[in-house]
Amino acid sequence: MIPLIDIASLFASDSQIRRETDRAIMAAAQDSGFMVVTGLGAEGGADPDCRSELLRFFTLPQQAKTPLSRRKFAPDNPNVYRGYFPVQEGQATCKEGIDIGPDLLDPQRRKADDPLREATPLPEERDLPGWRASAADYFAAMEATGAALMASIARGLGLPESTFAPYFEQGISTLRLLRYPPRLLGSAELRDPELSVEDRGERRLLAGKAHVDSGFVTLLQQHGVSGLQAQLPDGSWHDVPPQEGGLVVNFGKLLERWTGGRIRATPHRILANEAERFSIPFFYEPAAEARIAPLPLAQAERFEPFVYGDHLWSAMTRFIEFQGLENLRPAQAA
Ligand SMILES: O=C(O)CCC(=O)C(=O)O
Ligand SMILES: [Fe+2]
Repeated sequence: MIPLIDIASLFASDSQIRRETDRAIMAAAQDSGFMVVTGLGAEGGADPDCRSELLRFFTLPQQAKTPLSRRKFAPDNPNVYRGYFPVQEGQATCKEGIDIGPDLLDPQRRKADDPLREATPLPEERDLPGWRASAADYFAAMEATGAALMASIARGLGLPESTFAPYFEQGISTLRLLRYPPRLLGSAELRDPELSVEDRGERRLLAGKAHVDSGFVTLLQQHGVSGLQAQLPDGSWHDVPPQEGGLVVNFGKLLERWTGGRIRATPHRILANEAERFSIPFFYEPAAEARIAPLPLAQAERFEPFVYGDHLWSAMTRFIEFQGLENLRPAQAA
């Protein structure tokens, strides 16, 4: 089961109910590694108006999206990490979207010689009036929610609650807006084992391959149409349906490693749908300079400390789509 947890108490000071919430979050993090949280408080962000506002991005005509494309899709563009990516036909992962960095909120978080901190190419204000301000508000709300969850996890691990906060200051989180085009469910792709899966006795087309997120904490909203499934420890796949007022929370591989395996990075996948589907993941990430070393946890496996930005860049440039870019960013570890 994917638990539903009200996290309102995390935005207030210590209380019995906050301790119970901490326990529920830790139990979910260790068990399914997936949960749906409600009670986002003043920070908000989990309402349909807010999602519709962000998703106005996809009303832009193609000629307004191409200038925002990553260099891979528009060779004259300067941005390699942030920006728009079009649907790539014939792939199991069938979606278009935009990756937005924290410079949306604070231009000071850019750094000219670091592609991980390049400027996010954003739609012109005249094309989508008010959109940038709404997206910035949403980014800030997700950073606040990510921080509240990490403080809860610190307490749950028996560590000081401020343990993680310094790492995430000046973080390089990513807000991703995704659109999955409608798919014809009767197509020949259904017979291709790369592109489809068995789900409750039925062959279903995939819109997103099974994967675990690479980073720390993912905060995700689906806009009405379902499709997300999580794999529980017994190997079974469970639907994670859209929940009004709720945010799906799951964890990535680096947090799993950082916490000595106490927190699970859970595989998940997306089933295709005849309806167009929108989803809004937010990947809560530390600063590029953050040095991640084993936490003082009993029995946790030791690992070689690493600098987050260096690790991210070297992991990314191993993917075919980023090959040739390795030298754009020298490692910053001392
Ligand atoms: O489309 C979704 O709901 C999830 C997308 C996802 O898992 C990801 O971008 O890592
Ligand atoms: Fe994911």
